[in-house]
Amino acid sequence: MDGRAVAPAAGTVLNALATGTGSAFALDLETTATVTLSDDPLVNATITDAPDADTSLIERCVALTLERYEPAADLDATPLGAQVTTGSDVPMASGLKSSSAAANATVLATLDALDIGEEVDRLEACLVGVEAARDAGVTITGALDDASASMLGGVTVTDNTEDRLLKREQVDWHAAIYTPPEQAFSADADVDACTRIASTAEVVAELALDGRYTDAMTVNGFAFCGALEHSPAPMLEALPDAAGVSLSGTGPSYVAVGDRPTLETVCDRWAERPGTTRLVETRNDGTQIR
Ligand SMILES: Nc1ncnc2c1ncn2[C@@H]1O[C@H](COP(=O)(O)OP(=O)(O)OP(=O)(O)O)[C@@H](O)[C@H]1O
Ligand SMILES: O=C(O)C1=C[C@@H](O)[C@@H](O)[C@H](O)C1
Repeated sequence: MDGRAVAPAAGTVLNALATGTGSAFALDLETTATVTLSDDPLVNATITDAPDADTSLIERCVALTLERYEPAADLDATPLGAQVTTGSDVPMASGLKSSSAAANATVLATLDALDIGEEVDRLEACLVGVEAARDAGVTITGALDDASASMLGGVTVTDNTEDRLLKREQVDWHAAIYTPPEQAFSADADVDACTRIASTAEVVAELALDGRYTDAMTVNGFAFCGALEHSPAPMLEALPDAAGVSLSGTGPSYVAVGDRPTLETVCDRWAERPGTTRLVETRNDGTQIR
């Protein structure tokens, strides 16, 4: 009756706030969820190292997963509730899809606790997390772009309006990440400003669907820095050396991709700024039961 799963963070190719079409890729920063089922009819949640953070997303993930899948599980006793605990390397509300990683890890850990983790289709499990994120009010579009990249690995392109996966491809990039020392919750983003750049977002979507992800992310970055009032200066510090660079999600993080020596130079420039700089690889394996 115990389950455990690990989900990666993600970076942005196209922010879906302008048109509903989005694109993201998995990054090697992880969130772990452990779930212990119980006969106590409550879901108790703990976020390690963030005792004041909002636990409604992971509570809803456990509740929805139990509601949908418990009837298919072959357990001796019917669990009524659970204890869920997450621990994470992904900074919260920083544009690196902490919410998608927490949701995916929690849904798969709950399925693992029900002992049906390998039987449920990964995209179906991902959609449970998207539904929970909508219910918890932590997303604007449902963020299937971020959630699918974290669940399936690689880069994905999605239509978040219809919850459809349009494309998935494996990528092997290195990624430099700069995270300024503030938070930006997706639910607080200026959606009206984003919809004003819809025609630019359509061009970014065409580039991404054509496999030109790095060009797509750079165009996305300049457009969304404008709409969401984040500085384009960290992007200019990464160019022209990086293959692509963007504001990630609703910020404040920036992610650049390319080869490792080039990105080491980008990290050296970003390290002059306040905040945290990381150099990681992309991930093609997505969320795993472990
Ligand atoms: N480790 C975690 N454990 C449990 N819940 C988490 C965790 N990390 C994030 N969350 C939930 O996600 C919310 C933050 O979601 P938000 O979409 O603003 O951040 P993000 O996913 O990091 O940002 P972005 O979508 O721009 O990448 C938190 O308030 C919390 O409810
Ligand atoms: O809340 C949302 O719907 C989103 C938030 C950001 O991560 C975006 O990058 C994503 O495309 C959509």
